[in-house]
Amino acid sequence: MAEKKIVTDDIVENGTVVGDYPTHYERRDMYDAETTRDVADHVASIIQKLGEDPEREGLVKTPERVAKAYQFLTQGYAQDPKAILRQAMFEETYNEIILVKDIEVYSLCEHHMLPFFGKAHVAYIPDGHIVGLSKIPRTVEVFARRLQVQERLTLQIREAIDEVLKPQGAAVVIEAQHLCMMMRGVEKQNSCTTTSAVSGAFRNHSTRDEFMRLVRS
Ligand SMILES: Nc1nc2c(ncn2[C@@H]2O[C@H](COP(=O)(O)OP(=O)(O)OP(=O)(O)O)[C@@H](O)[C@H]2O)c(=O)[nH]1
Ligand SMILES: [Zn+2]
Repeated sequence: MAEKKIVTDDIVENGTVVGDYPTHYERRDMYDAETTRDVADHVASIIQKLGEDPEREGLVKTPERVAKAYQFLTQGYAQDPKAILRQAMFEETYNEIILVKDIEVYSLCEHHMLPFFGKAHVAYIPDGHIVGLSKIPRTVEVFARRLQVQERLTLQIREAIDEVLKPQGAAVVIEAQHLCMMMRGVEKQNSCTTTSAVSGAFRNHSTRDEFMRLVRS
């Protein structure tokens, strides 16, 4: 049997992996040991450069925690949204709007690596195939768990749905607040950015209006 590579959520006894700690995500290898160590080393340097003592009690485990947090927040690079959507596609003749709204989104802005967060509303009109409802928020997650700009995040979700389901049309709206504009920089606490991406039937004004009415209802 091939020797199991040790990852940081493994339970290790005398150098042998004897189990793994439960995580609520499927990816057991999310916290790669080498990546965690390398990123943690850099985080320790950052802490020191910022004038803190990385060895003091409260901070001693911080580099490793941060390294794991960033691996969690960027796990989307290792996930395939199209495979997720294909997992649960069903033939169906329903051909009205299907809207999954108020999907929480947490992402990292690629300019400052600070969070932006809000809600995504995702709709499509099927053309022969519907998809398992949970796969829509899962698709949002895959693209959100990367370094992003809100515009690209919006477009990528719409493109994945179009490419896999080949619907009559797809529409995505994201409303988000950016901590890089709140905690620093321009320091505007109440600004909210809305982005949208539509295709096919949603380019028609009345369909787009119906979508927006459903989102606001
Ligand atoms: N279009 C877009 N811009 C974003 C997003 N997230 C952050 N930004 C912006 O990226 C820009 C980067 O601008 P720079 O001038 O290079 O960086 P900066 O000096 O830190 O800018 P300030 O935030 O204005 O202090 C800022 O205007 C941010 O508000 C996003 O999702 N989409
Ligand atoms: Zn930013």
